[in-house]
Amino acid sequence: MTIEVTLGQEPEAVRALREKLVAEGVPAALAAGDPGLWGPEARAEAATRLGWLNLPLTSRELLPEITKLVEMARAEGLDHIVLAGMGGSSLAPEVICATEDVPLTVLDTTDPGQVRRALNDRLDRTLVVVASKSGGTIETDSHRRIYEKAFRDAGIDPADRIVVVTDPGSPLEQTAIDSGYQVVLADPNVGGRYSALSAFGLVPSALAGADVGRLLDDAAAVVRRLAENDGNPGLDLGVLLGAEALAGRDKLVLRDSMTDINGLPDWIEQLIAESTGKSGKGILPVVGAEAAEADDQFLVHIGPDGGTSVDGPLGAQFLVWEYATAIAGRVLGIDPFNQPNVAESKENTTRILQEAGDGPLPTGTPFLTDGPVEIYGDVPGDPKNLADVLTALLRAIPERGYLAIMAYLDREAAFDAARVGDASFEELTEAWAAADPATLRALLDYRTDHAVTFGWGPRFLHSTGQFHKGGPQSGVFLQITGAVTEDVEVPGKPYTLGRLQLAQALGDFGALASRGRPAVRLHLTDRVAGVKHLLSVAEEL
Ligand SMILES: O=P(O)(O)OC[C@H]1O[C@H](O)[C@H](O)[C@@H](O)[C@@H]1O
Repeated sequence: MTIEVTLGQEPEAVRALREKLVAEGVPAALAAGDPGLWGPEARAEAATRLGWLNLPLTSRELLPEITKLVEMARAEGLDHIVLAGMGGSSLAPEVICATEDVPLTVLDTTDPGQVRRALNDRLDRTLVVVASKSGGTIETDSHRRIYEKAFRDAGIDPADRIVVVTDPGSPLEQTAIDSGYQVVLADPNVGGRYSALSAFGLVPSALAGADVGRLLDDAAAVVRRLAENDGNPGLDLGVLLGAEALAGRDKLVLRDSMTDINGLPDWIEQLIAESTGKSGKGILPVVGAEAAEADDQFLVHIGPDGGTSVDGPLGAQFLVWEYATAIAGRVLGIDPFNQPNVAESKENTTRILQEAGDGPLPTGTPFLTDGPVEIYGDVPGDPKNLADVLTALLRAIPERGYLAIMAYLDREAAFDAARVGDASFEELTEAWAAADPATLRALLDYRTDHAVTFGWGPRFLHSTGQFHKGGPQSGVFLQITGAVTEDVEVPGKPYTLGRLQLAQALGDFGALASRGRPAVRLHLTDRVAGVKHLLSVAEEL
């Protein structure tokens, strides 16, 4: 099966841009890994970031090692695979496993409830993949420490249950060697968000039961076309992304339609937001919206649906979207391989934790309390309640701006709340939506023509977080945090998960507020009641 990019009605600007890039020799140069395509300042970084172009072939060398790991896990009866990894170290395996319908528990959260749920699930049959390219990501480091202790407490040797995926020479590689963990080293010439077809995508997916050989075959089948001037799906898609953004349509609405691929928009979201959202420019992916509603938005379907679509197998989709993002980077005049503003919130978080010591975190004082919801921050006007605050935020969205909702909560809690006796599928879905903070996206979207995005914290910090801070300064920000009733210690560290989660929210809030963007934090003093109240207020706006 091949991959096809259908552009619907091709505007003249798209045709002209493609002709320009072809005249400059860009398609063949990119396929050959030319690091000079993004200007002199980006050259040094690009020189060590283009390995993804070769992964369909080079990753084949990993297959024997991966097969051994899979056999070892099967022989030991380890059938609960947990993946601890943030952003590029977990988003691809999540899509691969969802598409192949094989179970994978992804830990890309600091929510104590969500982590505890994973810990309480079949620990005796659990294998944990700890995946971090840099080896220094605080969330992943915390998960490793927590699982090491849980295994030891259960009389299990962590060395039998932890597999590490990291870059050669990272601090995590050293920890793994010291601890006797199995290590799979990834290609260091591939950045995190371009690593879907590297060890980061393949190891956890294969352990969970996915056919990663086929994934590579499907990607390999498109490689030759990426050097072509005609019939090059990566070029067509990249030109479209670039031309639309240049024309002011810089919100990319992504929809899964009639496809067997499950959840690819979440992976594309990180790839495009982190690659393009910098220097005041960028393309904002919008996941979950029904249609492109305003003239700053455009819609791309994943699957064979009409209009503009990218249809083809998952392995090829990964490669084509990566190639297209690199093309869009050149068109927009940005370096698609760095993430200059991600570190800022991380540094704020570290400072907040250090300065607070054992004392309370600097949350400030709520300017309003509405039932189980405390409201912090600043909004224009004189809001009297939560409804006024939401209305004020929607009104504060500037022309061609957007509202970003960021929920530092347990993304699976709604499933628990929805589990009611022998309810029908429809009843369950309804109960789930009524308890799911993500429902707020649709409710607020209904009330504005502007783009509304939703991200789980801290997961989005490794994705759209770059765009929020480095992209066009047109965002309005709504954070949601929640009270922690049962916290989780992080062994060897002075913070708990709950404290880290709140410090991450405060750290990002500081980064956004320092740019003068409207930002509000809603703190749910009772999580279940708080979500219910928030959704019912949003419904009545
Ligand atoms: O794989 P790691 O080094 O742990 O990094 C995980 C993530 O962290 C950072 O926030 C980067 O901005 C992401 O691009 C990356 O995917």
